[in-house]
Amino acid sequence: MNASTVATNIYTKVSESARRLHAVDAALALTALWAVLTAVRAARRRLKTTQLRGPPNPSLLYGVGKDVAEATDSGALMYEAWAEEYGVVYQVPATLGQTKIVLTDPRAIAHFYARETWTYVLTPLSKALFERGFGRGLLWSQGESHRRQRKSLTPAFSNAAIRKLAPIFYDSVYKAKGAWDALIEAGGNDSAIIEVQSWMNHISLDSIGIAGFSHDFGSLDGKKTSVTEVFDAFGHSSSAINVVLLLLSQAFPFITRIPTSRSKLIRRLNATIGEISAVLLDRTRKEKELGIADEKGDHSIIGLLIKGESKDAELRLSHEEIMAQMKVLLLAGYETTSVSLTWALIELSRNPDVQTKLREELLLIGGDPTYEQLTSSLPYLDAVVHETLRVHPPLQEFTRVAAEDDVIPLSQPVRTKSGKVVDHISVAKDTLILINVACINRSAAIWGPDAKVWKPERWLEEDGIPKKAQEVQGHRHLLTFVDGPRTCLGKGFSVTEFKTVLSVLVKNFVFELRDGPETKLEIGRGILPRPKLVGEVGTKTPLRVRRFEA
Ligand code: HEM
Repeated sequence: MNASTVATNIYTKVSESARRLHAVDAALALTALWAVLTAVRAARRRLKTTQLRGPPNPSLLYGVGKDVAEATDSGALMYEAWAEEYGVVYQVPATLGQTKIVLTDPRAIAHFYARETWTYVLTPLSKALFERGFGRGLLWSQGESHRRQRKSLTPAFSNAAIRKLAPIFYDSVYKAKGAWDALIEAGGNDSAIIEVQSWMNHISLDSIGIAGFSHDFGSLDGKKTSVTEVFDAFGHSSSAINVVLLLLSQAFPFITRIPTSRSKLIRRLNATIGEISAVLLDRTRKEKELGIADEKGDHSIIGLLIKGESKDAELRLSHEEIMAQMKVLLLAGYETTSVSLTWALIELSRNPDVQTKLREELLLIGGDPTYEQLTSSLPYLDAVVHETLRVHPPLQEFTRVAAEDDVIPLSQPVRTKSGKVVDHISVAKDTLILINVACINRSAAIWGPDAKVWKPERWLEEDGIPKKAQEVQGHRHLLTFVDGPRTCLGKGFSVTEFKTVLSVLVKNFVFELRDGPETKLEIGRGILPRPKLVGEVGTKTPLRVRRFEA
């Protein structure tokens, strides 16, 4: 090796070390900057946000998040007990020293929802999860983009549109009825044990497939679909390790990028939805161009969306946009409706008198109720449906972050940490706000002493809905569909489906808990909390189903 090679080598090594040092220095500088910015933001938040009282921190790592998640359905009771102790708004410790402000006051909640998607927006974690799993559709968007997307979808959810979709719900539930009749027949008795939850999944999936985008998933005919696999896989994320990862990703959203078996399933879901949407897009645009009569054409939600699009190329929906909205419909509409139907069958089994009274109301109508009768001529059915939605809201908790400073008014004063009594609170930009829907829907302070009891009669009694509950804004004073710009677009759709399915099932079958009144239930997991019989694997809800003979 000559002197010049040695000199070159030394030079290369020195400059490599210098580059490495530069990289390390840059990383250290960035980390320090991040730490300073985080500390400044936290200090600003503390200074500008009313310091509220609240429970002590059980864990530096998770705050109260892990305890609430592990308590499943009883999480709502924890929030209610804290409201009794600390007032209608209070703060709870969250992941890695963060704090969330919990709202349980109807006025504060109404103020919050009026500003959803603008002042109160998705947390970086929710946004990342929605985008990765389900695309840049309605659930992911906020502000102006949300308003634009929602405006384009709204006509497809009008009463007239849903009226046309009602026969689809009847088709689905009659398929289930036929299969149940066969099961009972095969057993040679007048009854059979039927795992109703999976049937409610099938009804709900096939209905949203056909009504949402003219695709028959065929799950009621026994077909396996990648959609249900993905949803089940999401559900199994509630193992201890996944709860921990989910809680930690609230502070570090990059954790959601770690590849898992679920990312593979999401790719499959995307492929399936991609194929379905390509067919739908092609067929519906052709129908539109050929001017095929409206009565014969596609009435599905996405079909109407495509037909309503402008000829202007810039305003035409891209394949990606169509796919994103289809996935939104699946995510928003499939499991929610299925869980609600399952709870209704459980509550009717627990309350045979209510079941009999409901059946009597349905039998008085004669044949199957029309859309108009479902909407306004069956008050007891309406009460059963809304009581189920009140006591068992499928979506239980929402966290949002303030995108700007705000002042939230209260309907009753609270005492702050410093002992001051205030009738409004200040929240600084970046403050986390939490609303637990189940807590509000079942709060004794709002719904009275029997708030936890499933009692459809309350919807029919003159003073069944207490004054405080009437202050809650939202569909029928419930937060089940939340409120404001993001209020469930599909509530008319889902209530109609709920009523159609229940009307056929209750008219034709009698439901009983499998092991009699002592049957024990607990909460299992799909993507959402789901009821299950204690001891069953997965979220199984077997009920005894008897044919009803008049
Ligand atoms: C019992 C059944 C249902 C319940 C309890 C329910 C509840 C909700 C809730 C709480 C939201 C707000 C989500 C958020 O803020 O992140 C929502 C949004 C939404 N739901 Fe539902 N939903 C149900 C059924 C359906 C069905 C069947 C469909 C469609 C056919 C649907 C379509 C939507 C859509 C499109 C949104 C997004 C609205 C927006 O962001 O503007 N939902 N739903």
